Amino acid sequence: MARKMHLVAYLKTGPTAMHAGGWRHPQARLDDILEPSRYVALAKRLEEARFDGCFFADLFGLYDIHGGGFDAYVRNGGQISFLDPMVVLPVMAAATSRLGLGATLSTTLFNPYHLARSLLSLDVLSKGRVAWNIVTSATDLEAQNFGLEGLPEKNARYDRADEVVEAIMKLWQSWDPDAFVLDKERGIFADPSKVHYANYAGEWVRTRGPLSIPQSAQGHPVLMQAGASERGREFAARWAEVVFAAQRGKAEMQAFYTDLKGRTERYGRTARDLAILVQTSCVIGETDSIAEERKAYLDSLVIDELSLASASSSLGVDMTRYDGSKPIEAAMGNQGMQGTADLIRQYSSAEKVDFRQAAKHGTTNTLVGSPKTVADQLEDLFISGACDGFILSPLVAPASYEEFCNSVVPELQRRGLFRTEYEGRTLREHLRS
Ligand SMILES: Cc1cc2nc3c(=O)[nH]c(=O)nc-3n(C[C@H](O)[C@H](O)[C@H](O)COP(=O)(O)O)c2cc1C
Repeated sequence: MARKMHLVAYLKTGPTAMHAGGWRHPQARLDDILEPSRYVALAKRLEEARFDGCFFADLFGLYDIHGGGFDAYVRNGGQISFLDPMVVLPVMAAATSRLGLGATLSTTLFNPYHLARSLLSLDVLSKGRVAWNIVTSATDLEAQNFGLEGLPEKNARYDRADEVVEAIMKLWQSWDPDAFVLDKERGIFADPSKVHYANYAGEWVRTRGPLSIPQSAQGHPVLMQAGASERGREFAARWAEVVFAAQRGKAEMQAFYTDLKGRTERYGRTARDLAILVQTSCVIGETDSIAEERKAYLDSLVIDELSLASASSSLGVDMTRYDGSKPIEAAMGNQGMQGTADLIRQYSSAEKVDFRQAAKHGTTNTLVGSPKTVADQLEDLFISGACDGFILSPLVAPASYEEFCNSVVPELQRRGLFRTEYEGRTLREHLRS
């Protein structure tokens, strides 16, 4: 059977996503961002297009790094989570039956027992369709919302994350799949010999268990991750079933792909256990030139201050004060996302502009063209060892999803590159088919 690509949609509980001005576009809907109907309609449309799943990117706070406050971010419409995705996802689950549903939750800030409990509950209720986007968190402001002075050192965060996931995996196996007996006549509800303590004791994490929740249709939620640092890649190689990659050019994507897949073996896994999906945005038009015009119009809506504020947020560096005299990593310290730093650097060397100018440009891979042109580019990346599929990040929400589902998905299906029907029921089955 020919290899099929995987498609996952990047969502926010708000109007904005990857474009610093996309919310100003006439097709951007702002009236329903706090309405369940927005998220239900999106989920249904993505399921109709046979997407593997969708997930909410998230932040546990309001970015106030740029210029030392949240003014630039709030005034200009930065990426803000206006609702807790864990409250929105069940609504989407109830309206769909196949689409994968992901939440971003932090191993640094959240208690492992609580994480295990809420994620597995949703996985059971959705019949095995949940993904956990595991983050270690990248800002002090979030740490301060949870009573810490700042983030622990980056490698230590990943060490803790390993323990959190080890503990959670044990909690998720508290009940054997055949533990329920439900025999009214004999008066046996469940078999206690098939329920187990976790008894996990690590350096940072301790939890006893058992969790009072049985395994789900897919056993437990799918693990997803987006860290790009050396330690982040090791973590991904050990645990991740989906990696959200942010690399710019084909050569960089191929290098990342080969590197990460090559790391899986030492954790007793194979390259096939991990799907690497590249962040991609599209501007689509009936012809290439119409698409170019649309892109130009969209870019005319960019709010420069927000472009730079978004970079400040992702890097954990106030870019109003960064003069480029030291490497960005030195300015990032404990904060920030390596993937964003890599992307900006890749743009800076490709376009021969300095880091600050590159940061202003934004960090999204954007494909522009007719559905055929966009499909050609996706196909090329997919067949040339650059990725296993894509994380579609909207520039204008929800119009970007709508256009992609209406025009590019059928083109990919015609080429035999993407499923026309779901073969399985659970998210893990979608990812393995
Ligand atoms: C493309 C991309 C998307 C990410 N999305 C989120 C997110 O929504 N929420 C979050 O807390 N962290 C997010 N992260 C941060 C990573 O999960 C990770 O915690 C961070 O990048 C630090 O690890 P690293 O230095 O290994 O990259 C994202 C990172 C990348 C590269």
